[in-house]
Amino acid sequence: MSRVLIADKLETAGIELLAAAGVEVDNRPGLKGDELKAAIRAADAVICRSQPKLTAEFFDEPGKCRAVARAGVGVDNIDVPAATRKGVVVMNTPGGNTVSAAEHTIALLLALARRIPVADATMKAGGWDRNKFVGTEVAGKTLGVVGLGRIGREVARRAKAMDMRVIALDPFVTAAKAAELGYETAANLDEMLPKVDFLTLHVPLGQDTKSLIGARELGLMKKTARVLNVARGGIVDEAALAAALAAGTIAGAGVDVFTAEPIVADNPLLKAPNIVLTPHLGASTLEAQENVAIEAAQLIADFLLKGQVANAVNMAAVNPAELAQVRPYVDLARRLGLLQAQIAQGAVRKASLTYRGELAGQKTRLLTAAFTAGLLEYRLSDGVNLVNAELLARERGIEIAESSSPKKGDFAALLHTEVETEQGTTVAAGTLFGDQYVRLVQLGPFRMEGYLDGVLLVFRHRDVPGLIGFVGTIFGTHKVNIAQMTVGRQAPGGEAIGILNLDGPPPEQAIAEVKAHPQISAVTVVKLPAAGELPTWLG
Ligand SMILES: NC(=O)C1=CN([C@@H]2O[C@H](COP(=O)(O)OP(=O)(O)OC[C@H]3O[C@@H](n4cnc5c(N)ncnc54)[C@H](O)[C@@H]3O)[C@@H](O)[C@H]2O)C=CC1
Ligand SMILES: O=C(O)CCC(=O)C(=O)O
Repeated sequence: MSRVLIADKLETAGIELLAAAGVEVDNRPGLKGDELKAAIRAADAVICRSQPKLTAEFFDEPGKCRAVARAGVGVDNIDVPAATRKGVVVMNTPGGNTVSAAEHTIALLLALARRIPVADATMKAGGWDRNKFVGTEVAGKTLGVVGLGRIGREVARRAKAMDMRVIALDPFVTAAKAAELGYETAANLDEMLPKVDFLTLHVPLGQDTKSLIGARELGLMKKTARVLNVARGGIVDEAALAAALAAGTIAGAGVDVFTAEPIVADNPLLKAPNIVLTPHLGASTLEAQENVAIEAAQLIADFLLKGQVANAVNMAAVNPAELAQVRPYVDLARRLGLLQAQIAQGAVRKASLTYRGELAGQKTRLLTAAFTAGLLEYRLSDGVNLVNAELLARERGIEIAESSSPKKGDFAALLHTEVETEQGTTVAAGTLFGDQYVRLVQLGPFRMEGYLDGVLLVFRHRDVPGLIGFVGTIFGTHKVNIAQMTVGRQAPGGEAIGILNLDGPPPEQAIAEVKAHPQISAVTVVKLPAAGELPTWLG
């Protein structure tokens, strides 16, 4: 039975979904340090929100754990590269809390504009002051939206409904698209900031967006402007914002997210004037929490029970129907990778894959990942799989290139691979016969019809009479059965290649005897999985 660790507070609807799917639930929110590590290792998958910081050390030895689902959007509390390196899929649930985060932004905007929190606190302390808390209308004011993704769009739409003018900034939103939605655009922050009365940020936290709004940017804004951050702590520099509020060069701020959460006592925002703070409540509605809990639980159940991958931030989506359709080709691609790893001499620099005929329209990224996994798994001790193969190749300086050509040649579908090393280039191409039988149809310049399973003895030779009999006799003498045999040649009497599929590993002595033949120039033993034997990540 698969086991799922719930490492954060999760709505019961998600937990019930997992239990109903027949998954064992280890519901222990709040675990930390070694306890959390042990619980992750013992689970097949983990569900979390933003609380646990799943840093690289949690993925050093992930044990059984193959997937993490974030019940929410931001995955900045998960070291995704570290998870990827260990082959752990990281998925999130974008969309489930979009409306809640947008509504919370609007709530902060209005609370700031009308000074509601401070008026409320004053009244509860016995005061009644109708002059001190004069606010500002938002209608007719300009809202700058940085990041016009899911949440940014919902905020902008609501702002428009309140008659605000919206200026958007997002590298993926063209001026034409923004105009269609009724918004203006700015070329960059410097152009936008002097124009806005309210600024709201809806970008993920990353290297480009850390301290996106610092002292210089705040200095470009009107003294009457207000800043909202419902995205991530650190996108607005906390010390710079606190200083600008204290100096009165910014009129107000609404902040939901902080560099350290829970907020630390010396966070300068706690003492800043004209600021409304909420403890990361953007997604804290019944609706959002139910949505993300159900979505995260469904993602994990589908992953564990059906092999489906959706919403992954570190691999291409795979659904069971698509996987079933391409599974034999994924198997072919991995076997070609394993073959190339054993015949290529020297350090691999580049692998180029060409998908021909019907394969051109398939999930080629998946097949390329499978080929790369085969190419690497022969040499790497770490578990290589579809998730981490391309990253592991990149880390080793191996370039992986793919191209497609729908033109059919001799085969309806063909996967042609070339591996370039410091010593030369090796070519291997394969196809499926009858949509399921994996076949090698080209090795180097030679055409053939070979099997890609078990132990292969590959020998380069001159095409002379009696040579095949010579090799056959050697293996007969050493009591190694030959299951299959194929020969490829360019012209009679010229250079040729032979491949024997042996029922077991050939003894060293037999190989030495084969090599001794004057017309045999090279012998390589290649070990491949048995026919139908799939890696765990494909089984
Ligand atoms: N406070 C809370 O409880 C919540 C916070 N969030 C935060 O909100 C963020 C945004 O969420 P979504 O809208 O769902 O993400 P999204 O991926 O739909 O949108 C992000 C947008 O930011 C844009 N972007 C990235 N870098 C940019 C830059 N330097 N300048 C301008 N635009 C840039 C992207 O092109 C994209 O359109 C999440 O990453 C998460 O950190 C999300 C949900 C709840
Ligand atoms: O889980 C939460 O409450 C936080 C939501 C959030 O920040 C996100 O989805 O990125």
